[in-house]
Amino acid sequence: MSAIRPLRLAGVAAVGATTSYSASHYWNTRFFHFNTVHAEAPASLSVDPPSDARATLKKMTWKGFTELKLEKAEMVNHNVKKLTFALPDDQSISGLAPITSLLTRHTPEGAWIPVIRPYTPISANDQPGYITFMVKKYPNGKGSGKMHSMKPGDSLHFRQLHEFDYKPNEYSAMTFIAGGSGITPIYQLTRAILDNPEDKTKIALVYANNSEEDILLKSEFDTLAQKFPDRFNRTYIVSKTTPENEGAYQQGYVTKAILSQLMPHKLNERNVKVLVSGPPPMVEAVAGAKGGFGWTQGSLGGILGELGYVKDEVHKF
Ligand SMILES: Cc1cc2nc3c(=O)[nH]c(=O)nc-3n(C[C@H](O)[C@H](O)[C@H](O)COP(=O)(O)OP(=O)(O)OC[C@H]3O[C@@H](n4cnc5c(N)ncnc54)[C@H](O)[C@@H]3O)c2cc1C
Repeated sequence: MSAIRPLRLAGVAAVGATTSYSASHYWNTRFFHFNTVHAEAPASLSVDPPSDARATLKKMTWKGFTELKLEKAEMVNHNVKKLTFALPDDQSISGLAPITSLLTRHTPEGAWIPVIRPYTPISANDQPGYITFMVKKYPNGKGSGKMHSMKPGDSLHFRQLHEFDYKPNEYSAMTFIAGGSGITPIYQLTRAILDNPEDKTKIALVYANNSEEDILLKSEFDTLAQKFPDRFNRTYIVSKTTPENEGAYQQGYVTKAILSQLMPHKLNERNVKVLVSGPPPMVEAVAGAKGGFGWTQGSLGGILGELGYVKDEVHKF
């Protein structure tokens, strides 16, 4: 992080706002309802400042919308950018409890209504001084377009949105089924689980993308799989392979055959939970459609329904 430190621009302001939003839990989100946001967040993820520096770390309060300045933006692939925003100072940490996203808010020029979209930080929640996102740009996307257009020094307003409560060892095994940029909440929780030496939860990740180039955070997941071979395994599914990478990935889409082969056997585990995060068509095929325009979980269907999972065992983003 030291490389980007000189770019830090002071100035983070808590912007008064009395309402908070809960996403429709619909990946293609344009709908929000008002709700109470969870404020407590343990600072438990990995980072290694010296212990005297750690003692001075300050957890962000995230009251109302908070303005943060962009420090650094870099292209990750043809349509994804990694965006790093400065926290108020070098001792600040986000302190977000997994899984928490941040709602961004901006009002486009000439518009009356602000655009509000959730994005999920991929930096550790006790990373001092900054917070990082990975954002995929959609054609004419209002939120993703804004994020991609930002230059270092530009600012944006953020407010926390707690998406899923997780307690260490609550489940003996978890399966994460993700598509495209739906991987970001999954990465946040994977890090939180594996970085906690007290947490024994086993994780199977099934991550689907159009092409090899679209696989986000691959080297991070590969490193975790090497470091935790007994607790974390990952499978990448790619719909379009090339002659060069044919055979390196499961080819096609998320299917019943692939999931029944890759998911831990339910009967061998005490307590399982499956998280499904991705574009609505993928979520629907895997777990059935969400209800209430994406505001509710809806009934369980799709492949997981056919495999005998019950509603309580599955959470759809
Ligand atoms: C809890 C949560 C966390 C999220 N975290 C991230 C994150 O970390 N990184 C990230 O990149 N995104 C993330 N998203 C998705 C993000 O919030 C926006 O939905 C996405 O950026 C599109 O918004 P937009 O304003 O750019 O597009 P819009 O202006 O809403 O739509 C523009 C066009 O793109 C299409 N479109 C929009 N979303 C999708 C989609 N998912 N699949 C296919 N077509 C689509 C629309 O149908 C429309 O035609 C998250 C969503 C949720 C619910």
